[in-house]
Amino acid sequence: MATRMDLDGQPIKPITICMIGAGGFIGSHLCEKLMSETPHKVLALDVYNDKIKHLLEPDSLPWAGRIEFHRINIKHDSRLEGLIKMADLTINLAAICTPADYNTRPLDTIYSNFIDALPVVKYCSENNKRLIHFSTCEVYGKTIGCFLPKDSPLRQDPAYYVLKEDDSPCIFGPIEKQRWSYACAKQLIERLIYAEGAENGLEFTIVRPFNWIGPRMDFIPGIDGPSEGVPRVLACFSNNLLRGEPLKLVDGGQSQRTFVYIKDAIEAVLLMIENPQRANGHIFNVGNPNNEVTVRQLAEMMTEVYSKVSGVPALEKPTVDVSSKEFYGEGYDDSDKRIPDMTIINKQLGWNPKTSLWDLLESTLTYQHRTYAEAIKKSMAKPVAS
Ligand SMILES: NC(=O)c1ccc[n+]([C@@H]2O[C@H](COP(=O)([O-])OP(=O)(O)OC[C@H]3O[C@@H](n4cnc5c(N)ncnc54)[C@H](O)[C@@H]3O)[C@@H](O)[C@H]2O)c1
Ligand SMILES: O=C(O)[C@H]1O[C@H](OP(=O)(O)OP(=O)(O)OC[C@H]2O[C@@H](n3ccc(=O)[nH]c3=O)[C@H](O)[C@@H]2O)[C@H](O)[C@@H](O)[C@@H]1O
Repeated sequence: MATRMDLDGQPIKPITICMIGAGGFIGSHLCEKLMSETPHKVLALDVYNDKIKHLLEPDSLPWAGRIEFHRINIKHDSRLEGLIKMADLTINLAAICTPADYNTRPLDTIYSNFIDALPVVKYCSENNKRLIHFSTCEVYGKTIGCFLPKDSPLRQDPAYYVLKEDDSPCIFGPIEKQRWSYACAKQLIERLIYAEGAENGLEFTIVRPFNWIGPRMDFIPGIDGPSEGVPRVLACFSNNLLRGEPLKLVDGGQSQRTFVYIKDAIEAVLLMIENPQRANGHIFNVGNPNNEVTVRQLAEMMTEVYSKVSGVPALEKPTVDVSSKEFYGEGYDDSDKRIPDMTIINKQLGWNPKTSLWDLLESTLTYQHRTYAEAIKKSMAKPVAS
């Protein structure tokens, strides 16, 4: 492998990374990238490893010896500090991060996103280890613009909706809207990490992902996850399409999101890993401002793309409306619009996303069809036990 250079033309030294939550969606793509394109070593910590099995076995893989899986629940495992000490950099991805859990399991959500992350921050700070912590765009909550009258022309002014790391406020709903338990826990851990940097010199980078999507995201209910489970929207809609059911639009599907392809986003994380001088002390939005749609438009586009890649004609009525109370239960609330400002990541790391929404859906839905269509067919053919 040729020596890799950083953005300032300096050779990059191979490092050891302690990656917590390495077995999840983002972790699996990050491990794949680090193994195939860099000389770095990964200590991969998670309670599951199904999504990185292909990187761990067989022993003859070209990167064997550079990735080591440790089955660890960070809630209670004394090996955590030792593993952080062995590494040069810790990346913390571990979290409960599916909205269906925020209002139905708020305690688990708060513990997972705040309390369980505390020892990780502490061990990094005490042992002078660099930390890249995964937060979320949900820390912005709602836009200022959504409080303006519906017909206000200011709603069209980007100053009222574009989300800026060093400028935008964090606007959450009331406490009884438990949807915000996740965002609030993430905000507090961000503030703690920032304070560790200010008072104790912790070298940190905070990542705020804006709806990263792609293969291996979450699970398909009843196939590789619980039948009653509710994953994030990509997997919900994929599940509906694979089963030939209408896609469920929560409260009319009017909320807006910007989606970025996981492979583009991983490039940004690699730049942070390999350019510490440019990434330390920063909070980065990572998203694709050009890929904005309403959830209804996403459903329509996914229906069209799925029909193209699977050859299965779309339903005559491809969507159905459902209330948030029916879909998520009491205490749900939503972010209205999420457009990331890209100034800081552009300036520090020169990163820009490349993949259009259509292209990323085409490759992702091709993967979903190839991975799940047969299993779904089989499960639907099974007689229901009486
Ligand atoms: N995917 C996105 O677009 C997105 C957006 C915003 C924020 N994030 C943040 O990025 C991080 C990773 O997200 P993801 O999409 O890969 O989620 P994911 O659920 O696929 O991955 C999280 C992983 O952490 C592991 N984990 C959770 N608790 C653990 C514990 N106590 N001990 C050990 N492992 C544990 C899980 O088993 C899982 O494999 C999360 O912090 C999430 O909040 C993701
Ligand atoms: O990905 C992110 O950047 C962050 O946002 C997500 O939150 P959200 O975008 O609200 O979650 P999704 O499940 O992806 O839902 C997106 C939208 O689709 C809607 N939806 C979801 C599922 C469905 O079947 N139908 C439907 O209309 C939701 O109500 C919401 O408005 C999650 O909180 C986190 O994974 C993450 O921190």
